Formats: sequence, C-alpha cells, structure tokens
Amino acid sequence: MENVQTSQINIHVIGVGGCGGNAVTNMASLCSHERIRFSSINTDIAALHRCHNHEVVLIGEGTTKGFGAGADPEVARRAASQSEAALQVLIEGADLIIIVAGLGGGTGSGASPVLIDLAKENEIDVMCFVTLPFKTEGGLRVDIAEHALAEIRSKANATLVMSNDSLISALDETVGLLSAFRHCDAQIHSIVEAIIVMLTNTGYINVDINDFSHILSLEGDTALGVGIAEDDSSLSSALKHALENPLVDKQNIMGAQGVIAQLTCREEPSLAMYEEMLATLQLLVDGPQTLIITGVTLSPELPHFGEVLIIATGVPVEKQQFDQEKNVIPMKHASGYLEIPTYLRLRGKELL
Ligand SMILES: Nc1nc2c(ncn2[C@@H]2O[C@H](COP(=O)(O)OP(=O)(O)OP(=O)(O)O)[C@@H](O)[C@H]2O)c(=O)[nH]1
Repeated sequence: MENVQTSQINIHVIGVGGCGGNAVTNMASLCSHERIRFSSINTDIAALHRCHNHEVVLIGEGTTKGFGAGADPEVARRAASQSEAALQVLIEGADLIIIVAGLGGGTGSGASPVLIDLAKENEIDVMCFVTLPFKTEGGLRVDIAEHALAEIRSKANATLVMSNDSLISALDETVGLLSAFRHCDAQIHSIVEAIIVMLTNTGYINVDINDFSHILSLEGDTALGVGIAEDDSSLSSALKHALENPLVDKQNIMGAQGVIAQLTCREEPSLAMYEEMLATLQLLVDGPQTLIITGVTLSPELPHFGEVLIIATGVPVEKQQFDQEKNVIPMKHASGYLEIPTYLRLRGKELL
C-alpha cells in the first residue's frame, strides 16, 4: 500500500509585519508543496516589496500611508481593522492559517490578533509562530512583545514562541545576523513542513484534518516540535528532541489534554521501537485521560531513518516553564535535532 496524496486541505501561511514577511519569503523558497499558499500583510509598503515570491496585502493605507506602524501596535490594529475586507478575501477558502510574526514592533504585534479574530469568525483554525525580540532591543519592545504574546496565546489554537536571544547561544557566535534569522525561519519551516506532510499524505496510520482540528480545539498551552531519528533505536530520543528546540523555552507536555505524535519513516519501524516511543510519550504526558493520536507515514526519500512531529495542546498553563534563563543547548552539540528543513535535506543542500 502506498501513502496516498489527498487534496482536501488548504493551508495558508501568512507573514505579518517585517519579520513575518522575511520569514515567509524564506519559507516560500524552501517549500516543495505547490498547494500551500503563502502571503504577507504589512503596513509598510517597502517591506512588502521585498516579498518577491508570494502575494502581499498592504493594510491601513489610509492611516499609515504605507510607511509602517512606527512600532505602535495600536496603529497596526487600526490598520488591520480598516483593511478587514481585504483580509477577509485573503483568508477565504483556508482550512488552516499559519501566522508568522516577530513581536515587539507595531505590525506583527498589533495586526496578528486582528487577523486571528477574523479567521476564528470564519471558523478557520490558526497556529501562530512568533519570535520575541532581543532583550538588547529595549524594555519597551519586550513589553510590547509580552503583551501581544498573551493576546495571541489566548486567541490562537496553538502558539510556538521562539526567542531571538536564543539564537546567540544556539548558534556559532560568528554567524551573521541574517543567517541567524534564516536559521530561525528554517526551524519554523521544519515544523510547518512536517504538519503539511502529515495532513496532505494519507499514512498507514493516518492523522486527518478532523483529528488535527480536534487537538487544536483543546484549551490550554501548546507544545510543538520535530525531532529526527538516525535509526530505528532512536525514535524515543527523537520524540524527546522534538520538545527540546534550542530556540524555544523548555516545553513540558505533562497533563496535556491532547497530543498528536506523527512518525514519518524512511522504512518500516520495528514494533518494539514504535512501542518504546509511545511509552516514552505516555511518561512525558503522564495523563491517563490524554487523547493521543498517532500517525505513521512512510517516506522512502527521507535522508534520516525517521522524524517525529509532536503537537500537544491543552497543557495546563502552570506546567509550562517560562524560564527566561533557560538551559540552551548549543546547536552544534544538539545531536538529533532537526536543523535543516526536510525539503533541503532531501536535496542534500546546506541552508546556512
Ligand atoms: N527572527 C527574526 N526576527 C526578526 C526579523 N526581522 C525583525 N525581527 C524581530 O521582530 C521584531 C519586530 O520587527 P518587525 O517585524 O520588523 O516589526 P513590525 O511588526 O513590522 O512592526 P513595525 O515596523 O513597527 O510596523 C524586531 O524587534 C526583531 O526582534 C527576522 O527576519 N527574523
């Protein structure tokens, strides 16, 4: 039996603000799935001109004249509300919207919540991938980011937070700023790509859009990640690595109400190692009432033995550790961690 391509799901990745637009430009150039739609919205027309490989929407032209929101989220919120009709057209037909934004400025912080509200009114699931500013950018930006993050977390189905400060510890200190940003974009792309593969290929054990929507509908915090397994015996470690992304605060899934564990393998995994991986998951979740949905898909082109995607939702808020002094694993020592998106690994290219 072959994995079957399905065509029902429409995934729309939308970058909001300058960081979001940069990230989506990089992601669109990495993406191998023709049906994934990429767009960017911004108050800043110059930033939109840099988004050369996907569609763009200028918001709030009447308010900002295309010059940006001046690091004021309220200006961006008004801009997005003013352009609601255009945003409504933009999101039409999507089953899942993935928002990518940098928090701490005006547009990403102020327009993202408006876009989420609109998507929810249209009964579209929303996942958000956001970055927090470098602390050295100043307390005001950090405050704006924290405020926006709280709002986004309360509105979106799932939110993954990456911190720009972690780039410094996670990467070689000689890495250039743009390369570091591209690395961050690649991390987001890896997870988005794994979600796309899960939802667009019918696996031997299949996770479909209804399973996915059900898990996303659970209230509480989210944990998200992808880990790679070099061989059959490292599936359990890959599962743990999925929750140990050096750019993300430590993710705890204990007490989660729902978990998707999607395993994509180059060849058939052994029953024993598959069972061991699920037992590890049970230990991490430690919740007899947790709904666990597992998927298994074969992908013979995969350069590694396997990849494990974890999406946990309904995590009790107090269980997540918001440890700003987190124990960052230097990327070069983080063995088993998915550094390069599937698309590039399949082509044997280096991203940085
Ligand atoms: N990881 C990453 N972070 C970025 C990038 N560009 C900007 N940032 C971060 O994102 C934060 C917000 O910056 P922008 O996205 O440019 O700001 P904006 O949301 O467009 O806001 P305004 O320009 O005020 O309208 C900054 O404080 C940076 O920390 C990028 O390409 N990658």
